[in-house]
Amino acid sequence: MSQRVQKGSLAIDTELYNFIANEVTPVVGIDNEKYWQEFEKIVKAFQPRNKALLAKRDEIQTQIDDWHDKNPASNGQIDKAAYTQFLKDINYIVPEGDDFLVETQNVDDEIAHIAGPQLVVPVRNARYALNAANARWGSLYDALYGTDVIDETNGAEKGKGYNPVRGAEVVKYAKNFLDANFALAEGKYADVTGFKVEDGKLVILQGDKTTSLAQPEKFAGFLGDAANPTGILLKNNGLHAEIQIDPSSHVGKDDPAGIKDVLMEAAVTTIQDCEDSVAAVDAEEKVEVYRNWFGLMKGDLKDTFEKNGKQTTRAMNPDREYTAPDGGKITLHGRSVMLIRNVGHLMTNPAILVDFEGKQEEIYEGIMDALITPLCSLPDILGKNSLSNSRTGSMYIVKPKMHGPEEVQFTVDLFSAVEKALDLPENTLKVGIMDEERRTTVNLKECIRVAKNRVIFINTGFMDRTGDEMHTSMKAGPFVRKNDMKNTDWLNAYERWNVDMGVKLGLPGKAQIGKGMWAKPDNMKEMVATKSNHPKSGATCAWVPSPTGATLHAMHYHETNVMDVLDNIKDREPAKLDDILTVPLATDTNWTDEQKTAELENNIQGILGYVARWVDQGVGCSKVLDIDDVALMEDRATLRISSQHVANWLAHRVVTPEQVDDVLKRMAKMVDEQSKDDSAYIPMANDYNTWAYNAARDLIFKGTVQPSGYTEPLLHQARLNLKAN
Ligand SMILES: CC(=O)SCCNC(=O)CCNC(=O)[C@H](O)C(C)(C)COP(=O)(O)OP(=O)(O)OC[C@H]1O[C@@H](n2cnc3c(N)ncnc32)[C@H](O)[C@@H]1OP(=O)(O)O
Ligand SMILES: O=CC(=O)O
Ligand SMILES: [Mg+2]
Repeated sequence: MSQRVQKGSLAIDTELYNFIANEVTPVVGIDNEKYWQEFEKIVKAFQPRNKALLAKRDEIQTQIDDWHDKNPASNGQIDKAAYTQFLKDINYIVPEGDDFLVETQNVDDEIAHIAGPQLVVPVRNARYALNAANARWGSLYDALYGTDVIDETNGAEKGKGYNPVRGAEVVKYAKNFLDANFALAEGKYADVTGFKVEDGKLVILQGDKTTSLAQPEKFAGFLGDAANPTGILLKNNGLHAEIQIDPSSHVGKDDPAGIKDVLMEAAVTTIQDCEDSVAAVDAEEKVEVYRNWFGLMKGDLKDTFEKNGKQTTRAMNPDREYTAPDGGKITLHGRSVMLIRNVGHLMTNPAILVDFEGKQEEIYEGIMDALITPLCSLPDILGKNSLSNSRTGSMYIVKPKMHGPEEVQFTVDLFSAVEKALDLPENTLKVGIMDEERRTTVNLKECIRVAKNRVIFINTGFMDRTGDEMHTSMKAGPFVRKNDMKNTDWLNAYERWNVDMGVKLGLPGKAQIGKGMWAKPDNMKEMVATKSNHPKSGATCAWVPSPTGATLHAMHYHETNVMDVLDNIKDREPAKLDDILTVPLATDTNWTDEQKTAELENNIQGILGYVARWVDQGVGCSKVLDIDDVALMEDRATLRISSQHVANWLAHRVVTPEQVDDVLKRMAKMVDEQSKDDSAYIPMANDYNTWAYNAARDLIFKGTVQPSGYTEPLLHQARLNLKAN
């Protein structure tokens, strides 16, 4: 039983209370007693509203389930016209109002004007969170050398020490990138022997000849002496890249121009995540989340850890200073502009209890995040920190998993109440709307209208969206196989619809239009070959799972000028609601036994591998091998997809409970085997009765009755049980 401090009708876990009373309120200059009074008022006002919104979700789901029961699909087809009318009748699809433009003010350029990679990181992990904050700038040479972008063939293997053959391939690749995006008036970067700056212009030496940039305006500044610079700053499509020169370095000494690296402006923005990638089930774990965010907002977060046998302390990087071509000074932001993703409306958390009508209940975690994360942001909002995040006095909160305009309205009202409580100007707290639930997609325009003074992004979280697609239409019939989902009509229409809507409502210049995660963190060659589709489709940012991913994905924003793409999108035929409402039912369900087993194995291996680390170790995002040994990023959203998929095939008798149990047991053995080097891992196959194993099984067998198919209720309960025991 945790100790609690009573403040009015709130019973606050001591660990959380002490964190706020001792570490936060005195530093941000807020009266602690007053803070808790305001806190209580807001909980009292918003807790019942939150509950009612969740009840409405259930009510709608029941109506949709009933409709499917009464209107069975035939060969995977439903009567679309009748279905659409029904969704309108029950106000699942609300009437669309007049056109309008968003009016968000005081948005940093990184969000409003610069297209580039968006990194996501679990904020509970200080080491990773700091790395992400610093991932604004990343070494292209390291990103290429360390990943599969450069093949490990013909002597270019990674090996133990530095392999000069691989190094040469890296240099070739990077210089090709420079040739493509910062072309020389004559010749190639491979021929360059030096650089100098004369009369504010970049002079590029090639032996005894000189040349310039084909587009001289791409020269943005330099480091060191004009006659012998150590860095050349370039700029293209709003993004910088710095050619680093040091002929004494181990790479530079073999380069004719002494080039040792190309430093890329990479993660322009980063989402510090409390949601899909995080496990935080009680006060102890939520305090870790809040403390890290507070440290990031003060600019003094540090973490000490052992790496390669050495103690290392990581802190936030300073800004970067250069000499401008005209001799003036340029300061560039040294860190990614950070957004924080609060949790959605669903979960409650035992960290704070409140009395309602004589009964104590847990407060909604989303309300708690909305009250505590802005408190922790005050040093940045008020400009009282050593290293700033927003230079426009804004705080960027990404709000996940909202269902439709009413739920966005709830968020907007909550933020407004928090601003009043913290004495902040109206609309300081901006909102990023995750377009990841179907009721938000089909009502996207009305969702944005509700937040038109606060919205700073709309982002297609296609993973949760796929999970919601399945849960919403669970009763309609068996779905296509999981990997076929990405080629379905609804998904393609949803991605286009989001961009169309963003352009129509004037987001470019005020807010991001974002696209989803690259979920194969080790397959960077494939990412480099394909993720250019995001900027090409009009995304001003798209998610990457690591700083290396950000550095490599940045190349795509040099190749494509997203602002030009968005300009062209204005005139295209918009995506159709009718396509979005195409339920991804299988038209041919005659899968072979091998296909069914492969589908189950693929889903269940991911479920077990992820849930084991979540429940037993509190790790909210993991790399888990799939059955083809590809490491996949697994998080709560991918878990939602996998568990809902198996639940759907079970519900429609494509597979039997016995088959599922058999695969669960076999996969548990496999995951145990794959995890044998992890000393904190608790094996599942000894008795098939661990908290994690049972949670994984429940996610499937109770999948049809989980709210919206979410995984959090069962995950949280299992971890709380484990901690209590
Ligand atoms: C559906 C959605 O919501 S998607 C959004 C949620 N998902 C995410 O946020 C994904 C975030 N990414 C991650 O958590 C991790 O990259 C994982 C779990 C996928 C892989 O982690 P690992 O197996 O530890 O990665 P790996 O061993 O390859 O690399 C570790 C190094 O990369 C760094 N790193 C990896 N991911 C990140 C990240 N997202 N941000 C910052 N640094 C990172 C680590 O700091 C570490 O470097 P260090 O030793 O210098 O500290
Ligand atoms: O949050 C992102 C998603 O895809 O879900
Ligand atoms: Mg999500």
